Formats: sequence, structure tokens, C-alpha cells
Amino acid sequence: MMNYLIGIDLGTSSTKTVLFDEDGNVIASAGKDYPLYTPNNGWAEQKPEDWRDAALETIAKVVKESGVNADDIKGLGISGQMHGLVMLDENGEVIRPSIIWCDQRTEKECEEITEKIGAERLIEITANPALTGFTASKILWVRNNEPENYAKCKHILLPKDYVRYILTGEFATEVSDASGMQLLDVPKRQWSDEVLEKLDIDKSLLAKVYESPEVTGTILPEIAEKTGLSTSTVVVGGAGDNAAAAVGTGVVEDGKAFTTIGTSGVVFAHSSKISIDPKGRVHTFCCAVPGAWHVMGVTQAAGYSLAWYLDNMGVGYKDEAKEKGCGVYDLINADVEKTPIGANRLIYLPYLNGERTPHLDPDCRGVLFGLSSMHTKADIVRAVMEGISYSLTDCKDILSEMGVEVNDMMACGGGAKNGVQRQMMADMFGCDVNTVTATEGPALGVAILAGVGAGIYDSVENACRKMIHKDPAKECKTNLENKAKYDKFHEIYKNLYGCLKEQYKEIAKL
Ligand SMILES: Nc1ncnc2c1ncn2[C@@H]1O[C@H](COP(=O)(O)OP(=O)(O)O)[C@@H](O)[C@H]1O
Ligand SMILES: O=C(CO)[C@@H](O)[C@H](O)COP(=O)(O)O
Repeated sequence: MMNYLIGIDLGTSSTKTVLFDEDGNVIASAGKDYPLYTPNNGWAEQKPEDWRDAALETIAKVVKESGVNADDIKGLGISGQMHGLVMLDENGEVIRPSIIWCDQRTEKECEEITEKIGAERLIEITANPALTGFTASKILWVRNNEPENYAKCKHILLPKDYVRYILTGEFATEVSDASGMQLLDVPKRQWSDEVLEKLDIDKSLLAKVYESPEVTGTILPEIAEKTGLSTSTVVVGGAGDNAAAAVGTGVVEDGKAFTTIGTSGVVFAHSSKISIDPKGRVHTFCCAVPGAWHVMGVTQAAGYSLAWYLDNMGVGYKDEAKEKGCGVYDLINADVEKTPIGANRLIYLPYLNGERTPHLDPDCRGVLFGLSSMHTKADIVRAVMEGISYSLTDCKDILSEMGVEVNDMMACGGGAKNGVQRQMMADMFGCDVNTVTATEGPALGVAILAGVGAGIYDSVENACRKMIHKDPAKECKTNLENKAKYDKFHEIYKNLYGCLKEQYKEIAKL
């Protein structure tokens, strides 16, 4: 008899739900988009109710479309955008929109955290410096600015853990996502009493912490009714989207790494020993493999740069695609391929939402440097794609500088579906870039974890061997001649931030 597993990926642009068989084949998939609200420059919010509705709708769709018997769906895993703050009242109702990972409003609260805990001690416990993107500073912001909402708050959850609460009624989280709250003792994999005490956050607000493959509950009867799931399907801890993508691309042992282009972009390397960048430019978090960690660099606006360009400057592409009845990315790729490396001396800095790696600067913003009257939309779109890839190369270079071994690079996420973008990364990274047949890395990753939790597999590593299939047709071999060309532009790209750093601070004051 064949067993089935469901993986849900609660992304920033949409929720993607995939039903796999136990061999990792996609049986059915469904997605649903939702908006991102930017009520102020540097702010970013989403509605948890949109995530709830998208999860329920897409689960119901895949169960129905697959025609699979609900009792054969043995496990479900949820992965999601990290760091977002969901606050619930005593009745489990959402108090305010979620302040999500790319929101930059909490610079003051980060100073408060560093002052109360001490910069060195904070890194010792949470493995990271205070960052605007992380949840702790968002909690303090609500306490400082909306005391009435803070007073009502009885439960603090991460985005995917809110969906778990809807499905199972349980308040639970797991180590990989909890690492991004800045309240977890990352070396010990448990809430830090010291951090909670110093920040005066009541531990009872936080959910119980599990390892990623552990079972956290089963489906509530009313949810089974709505979605077609069975009440016997187990829901495992799951993982933050990047830790989940690691499992979904087989990055579960030392030497393995992947890059993802979603709304954000990440270069992630597995590490069986905890390894921390003393300068805090990359994050160290618990990974979804029990007892292991990972190091990752983050580009705040990777896929988002392209999406923003298409919505605001490159609207012509969308119109042309409609007229010709072709895909917008086909038009973009054709333009990118006819433009030389360096986009005719045009460089894009992707700092639309501030930046984490390598600058840790909430005030920096995007730049198109070198604009000339000869440039066309083809040059601009190539510059945007190159800027995203330079930023990911910065992430990879810091991992090398830290001595984190990378022998094998995988790619996943919306942007990595694009062969032109993957080739660009292979050329800039100076290593081959591979991908797997299931394009939804995080959804497959948490389905694999669900397979372990449901007892179908005895370890994450063994489940990966069975459920992941590399896609040799999509391998991108590095071209070192191209790398040499990119390196020259990358050098100028890197210098530009230094030239602008003080001016970013000045304009932020206006
Ligand atoms: N074919 C493509 N080529 C390049 N970029 C793409 C392509 N398809 C999607 N994207 C980018 O991928 C992003 C969405 O990726 P996804 O992994 O779904 O993100 P998220 O998990 O943040 O919702 C979008 O911002 C878009 O710019
Ligand atoms: O903030 C981080 C990781 O630290 C992001 O990776 C978010 O988790 C959002 O992911 P996407 O929606 O871009 O996949």
C-alpha cells in the first residue's frame, strides 16, 4: 500500500501545498497568493487570516484533486516564512496584522535588546546579533507602541505555527523557526530563560519547542471536515522555510549547501557543529536535522527585486506577455540573454528592504548605478538579475571566509526555476548548481519530515535518499570565463555600498 504526505509552504507571496507519495513524487499541488502591506516606508505586514484561508483552501484542493484516501495521508508538515510575529488573544483570535520578516521598523528595539543583554552574551545565547528582521524586536515594538495590543496578547506564534494551531489546536513550534525569534538558546535548542527574563517576556506566551520531525498533534475534527483530511494524520514540527528547503534539496550533511530565490534570497550550508560569524553577517540557526545547525546569508529582496521591477518599472513586459500569450519570464530571459555580462555597465543594488548579509543595515535602499541614455529595459532587467546574484555571491563568500565547507550547491525557490538565473549564479559562484525534480523545495522538505514523524522513515537522511531525485537535465555548469567577467563588476558592486553608507543614514533622517 502506498502512503502519502502533505507539505505546506507558507511563503511571502503565496502558500504552496503539495501532496507527495512516499517516494517523493508530486501527486497534486495548489497555490494561493495574498497581499503584502507596506503601510510605511520600511514596514511590512500580512494578515494571518490570509495564511489560514490559503492553507485550508490549498489542502482541500490537493486532497480532492489527488483522489487519495484520506487515511492514507499519514503525515503533514508546514514550513513558512520565518520571524513574523503573530499575536493571539485569550480566545485564539488574531490581535493585529503580523509584522513580518522584512519589516525594518525596530531599530530602536534592537538597541534596547543589545543594551539589556549585552552584545557578546546575546550572540553566545542566540547565535546572532539583534536584528530588525527577528521576532524579539517586533514583540518589543508592539509593547512600546501598542501597549493595549500587548496587554491582550496571550500567545505568540510564528506564521507557520499559527497555521498549525488552526489545523491541530496546539500551540507548538520547532527549533529551526524558533531560532529566528532571538529568544531561543540556539546551542541548547530550548527557550532561553536569561533572554526572556532580561527582556521581561513571559515564557507562557511562547509555544512548546519540538525538534522538526517530531509529532506535534493531529488534525482537528472540524478541519478534517473542511479539508477532507483524516483526524489520524499527524502534523510534525516542520521547519522554517530555509531549513525546510535544505531537507527538500538533500542538504542534510556537511559540505552540502543550497541557494534559494523566493521573495528573499538565501545561501545556506549545513553544519554538524555550531559555527557563528563573529561579525553577525550571516545567521546561525538550529536546522531540521535533530542535533545539527546551519549557517545562512540572507538577501532581503531577491525575487522581490524582480517582482518589484515588473510591477513598477518593467510593466511593458507584462503587457507584451499578455499580447503575445507567452510567459513574462520568457520575454525577460530573451532580453537578458541578448545583453552582455555587466548589462552595458549598469549595476543594481537590491537593497529595496534594507539588507542583512553582508551589511546588516535597515536604512540602505536600492540603486541603479551607471544609468545612461543608451540603456533599455533589457539592460535594466539584466542588471536587476545580476544584482540579486551578486548579493547571493556575497553570502556564499562569507561562508567560505568562515571556513564552512561547500562542495555541492543546489538551487530552489521561485527564482531558481529560471535557467538563466541559475546559470548566472553558477558562473558567479564558480561552482556547478544543481536542482531537484520537485520544484517546491520547502514543501518537499516538510513532507519528508512528516514521513519521519509518521514512522515511514527512520531518519531525515534516509528519507531524503528515498524521496529526493536530482534533475540532471537542469544542471548548470560553471563557466570560469564568465566568472572573470562578472568578478570585475562585482568588485564595483561591493564598493558602491561603502560610498553610499553615510548618505543612506542621512536620507533616512528626512
Ligand atoms: N521563472 C522565474 N524567473 C525568475 N524569477 C521568478 C520566476 N518565477 C518566480 N520568480 C520569482 O520568485 C519569487 C517567488 O518565489 P517563491 O519561492 O514562490 O517565494 P515565496 O516563498 O517568498 O512566496 C517572486 O518574487 C518572483 O520574482
Ligand atoms: O527572513 C528570512 C530568513 O531569515 C526569509 O527567508 C523569510 O523566511 C522569507 O522567506 P521567503 O518568503 O522569501 O521564502
